[in-house]
Amino acid sequence: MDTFQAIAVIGAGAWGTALATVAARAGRNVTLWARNADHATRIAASRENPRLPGVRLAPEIVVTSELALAARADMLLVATPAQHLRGTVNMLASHLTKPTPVVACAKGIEHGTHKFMTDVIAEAAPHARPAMLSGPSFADDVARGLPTAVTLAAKDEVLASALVQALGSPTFRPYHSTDIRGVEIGGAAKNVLAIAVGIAVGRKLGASAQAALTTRGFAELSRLGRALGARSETLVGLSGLGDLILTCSSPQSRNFALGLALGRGEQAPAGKLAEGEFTAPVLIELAASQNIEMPVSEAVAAILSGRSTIDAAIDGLLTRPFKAEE
Ligand SMILES: NC(=O)C1=CN([C@@H]2O[C@H](COP(=O)(O)OP(=O)(O)OC[C@H]3O[C@@H](n4cnc5c(N)ncnc54)[C@H](OP(=O)(O)O)[C@@H]3O)[C@@H](O)[C@H]2O)C=CC1
Ligand SMILES: O=C(CO)COP(=O)(O)O
Repeated sequence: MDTFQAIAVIGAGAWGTALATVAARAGRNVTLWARNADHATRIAASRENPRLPGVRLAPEIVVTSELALAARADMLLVATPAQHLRGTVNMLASHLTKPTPVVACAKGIEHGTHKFMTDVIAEAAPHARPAMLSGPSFADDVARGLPTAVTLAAKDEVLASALVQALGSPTFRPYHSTDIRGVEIGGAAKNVLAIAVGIAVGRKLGASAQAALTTRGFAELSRLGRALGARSETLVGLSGLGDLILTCSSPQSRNFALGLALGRGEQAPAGKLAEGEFTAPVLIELAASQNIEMPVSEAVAAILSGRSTIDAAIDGLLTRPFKAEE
């Protein structure tokens, strides 16, 4: 079995940095790529990334802004924001000389194309072997070595299992899967739903409403998932229900925190990437193209685009016709 001894993480944000610590803990030779040369030099010298404050990088992690150097690794983890994945993989592709596994670690759906992360990788780097890592895992928890479990999916089960072996450790437990689409849908949709739940909490609608919205959010995530061929065990697994529970219950989530601020009538937290904001419009376009109703996601998209006030969106959800639970 391929051991993928050399791992490169592309994107030195909070998540990329946490994943570099994971790979180092798993005993791999790790390279962390930052797009900005000054940032790379500063992180390399201080052994700390301002995007993940308080976490000390292991001395063996090489930090670079040279993509060609990073691309030599046996396995690549791409942790740039979802809408910038194609641009990043386009740059990477010319440096790939072998069928390297390229693991998407961003959670989202591409604007304009409605493509999921591994489809973007397959198009931008046709020789790569796309995979997807997702699940309930805050960068800060992961980097500090708190116990975390995620799903790592690839089309080929042998590959998925080998990638898990390369990255896993007692405190970071990836479960392998071949249901790439199911994993991608959970990660993308839960961010939008976390904004909705954050709004409800910010509006002080109560713990019962929080549970109801999370559950109905899961119902619509599952409807879309089933329509797109996701397996039900994936939807109720770590990357689906698991990540939804995490992000819909904690202000540590940037998506939940965005909703919380909106619900309280405050400014959105500055400089924090909340992928759900970018995923909401494309998620509802995708759902509409499949004739799938996603009322909670639609309400979030309407609020974010200014097409609805928060109060009108809440009224709209609460006055929908009664129906069978499904
Ligand atoms: N943080 C978390 O807990 C988790 C995050 N994720 C996912 O990981 C992805 C990244 O999130 P996260 O690391 O937290 O975000 P951050 O905002 O912390 O970092 C984003 C990183 O992407 C880089 N970047 C931004 N734009 C581009 C671009 N156009 N080309 C190349 N690189 C770019 C940034 O570079 P620069 O520093 O130069 O601006 C930065 O290094 C998201 O999809 C998120 O949903 C998944 C699980 C957990
Ligand atoms: O994806 C995450 C946890 O699994 C991180 O959530 P946020 O992007 O909302 O902070």
